[in-house]
Amino acid sequence: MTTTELITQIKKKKSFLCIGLDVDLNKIPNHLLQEDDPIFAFNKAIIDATHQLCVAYKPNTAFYEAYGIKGWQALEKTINYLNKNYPEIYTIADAKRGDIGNTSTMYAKAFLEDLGFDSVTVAPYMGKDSVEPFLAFKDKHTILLALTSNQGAFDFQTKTIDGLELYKQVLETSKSWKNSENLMYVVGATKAEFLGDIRKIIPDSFLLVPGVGAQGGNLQDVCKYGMNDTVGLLINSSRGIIYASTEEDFAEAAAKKAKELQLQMALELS
Ligand SMILES: O=c1ccn([C@@H]2O[C@H](COP(=O)(O)O)[C@@H](O)[C@H]2O)c(=O)[nH]1
Repeated sequence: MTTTELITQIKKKKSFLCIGLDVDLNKIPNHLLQEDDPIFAFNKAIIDATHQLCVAYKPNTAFYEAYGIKGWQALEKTINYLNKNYPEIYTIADAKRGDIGNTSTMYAKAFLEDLGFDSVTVAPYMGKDSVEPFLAFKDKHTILLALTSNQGAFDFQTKTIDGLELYKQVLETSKSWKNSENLMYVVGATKAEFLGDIRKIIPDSFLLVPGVGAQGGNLQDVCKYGMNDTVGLLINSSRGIIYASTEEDFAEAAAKKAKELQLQMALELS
């Protein structure tokens, strides 16, 4: 999906919500454990109940890899289901990959070509040659970790090296990489106060912003400092939506939570 198509969906749905599909078999309703593929059954119900309220879904691949071949099959069924039934939805493989060039090429093929995601998250710390293989895919996005939502972000990302914080160096340097128009960046909702500085370096780029909901990030603060002329934000919530109920009404409860966030987003867009 192109950035222009994503912006069209945001305007149409009055939503820049991304729902995280982080499926933990210990947290899903008991009755689903009788299904052949409980992970896919859970995702399908959540997607069917929430697709009108969001513009993107983000499965974090850790939650699938943890279940071996069955988990990977559930991930494949989920992305196929989305691409077939809801092609207007933007899809993010939150895989946080990145390696030497030839290995990155294989990671990029796995997520962007074989599985058919619109985008994949990538760690920047192996540098240009580890990221450019992802950027080579037309109409796909590489979402580079810039300033993450966790406390550990302060261990390295905010440290100053040669007069500039590391996360700012990631933003500045990556702008010069080949096909950098295919870049988006991860900035945690818990780091909203940094968004003003971030927007000075990358005024036009889309940001994937996790950390609203379970991690306590504030949607209004993110919008205040991070929104640009074309919105430029995809705000993610995973646990806060998908585990709203552990009973038979789990999908309805998820839709209710998603609707609450969508209404706040509609206000920000008005
Ligand atoms: O800085 C980051 C980067 C990625 N994530 C991921 O986003 C979701 C957040 O889940 P919640 O349940 O809404 O907290 C999860 O997949 C993280 O691995 C992040 O939180 N922060």
